[in-house]
Amino acid sequence: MIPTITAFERSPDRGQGLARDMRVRWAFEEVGQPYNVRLVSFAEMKQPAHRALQPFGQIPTYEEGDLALFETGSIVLHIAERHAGLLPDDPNGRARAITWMFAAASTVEPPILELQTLKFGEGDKPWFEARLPLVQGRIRAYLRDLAARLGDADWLDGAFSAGDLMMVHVLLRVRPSGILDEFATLSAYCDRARARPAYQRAFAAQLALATGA
Ligand SMILES: N[C@@H](CCC(=O)N[C@@H](CSCc1ccc([N+](=O)[O-])cc1)C(=O)NCC(=O)O)C(=O)O
Repeated sequence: MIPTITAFERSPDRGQGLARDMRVRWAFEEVGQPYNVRLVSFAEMKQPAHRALQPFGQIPTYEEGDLALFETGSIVLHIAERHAGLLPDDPNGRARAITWMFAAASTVEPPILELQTLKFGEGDKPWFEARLPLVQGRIRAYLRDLAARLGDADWLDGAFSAGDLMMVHVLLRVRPSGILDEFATLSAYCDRARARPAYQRAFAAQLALATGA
């Protein structure tokens, strides 16, 4: 059965691949699993029918038969557990790759989301000027640690994994701020990932939607 995911009918990122359906598209492409996409408007996302799939009224969701999932990390893990290509076979390597998925979503991503919230939602707030450097500093600290851990390796732990997929997509979210380019190791890491044919296919698919191709 071919799974169906949901994505923005009109992505606010205008096809830059920053919305989180990109992670799921990329995972499907890495394992060679065809998928369908159901586009939802902002209004539809907040309706009961969509909230039955995603209680917070967001995308993406994943449906396959009588299974419905939300949360990109969980969806990517679900795909990775059922197809080769995103998690190593050895149990310890698998556990470490999943650790990197959590590190991306639970450690590195939160301050990056804070920066987005500040910049795109709190520019007029009295705390903006004082808080911006604090949040930028927190992001830089995590990126410094991540760059040190990655060193001159291609991927975070041996072969490319779902941990790299999640981490790279988190890092690409902060690329427009310019902070990623302060870390040559991480910028090269993301470029390596973006050069992957699976990433390119996933990116082209979401871009086609944004440009109405
Ligand atoms: N933790 C959840 C978060 C899901 C989420 O944040 N979804 C966003 C889209 S991806 C986040 C996103 C949005 C826009 C851009 N952009 O660049 O324009 C990038 C990423 C959403 O539906 N937002 C609508 C809403 O909350 O009402 C997950 O990982 O699935």
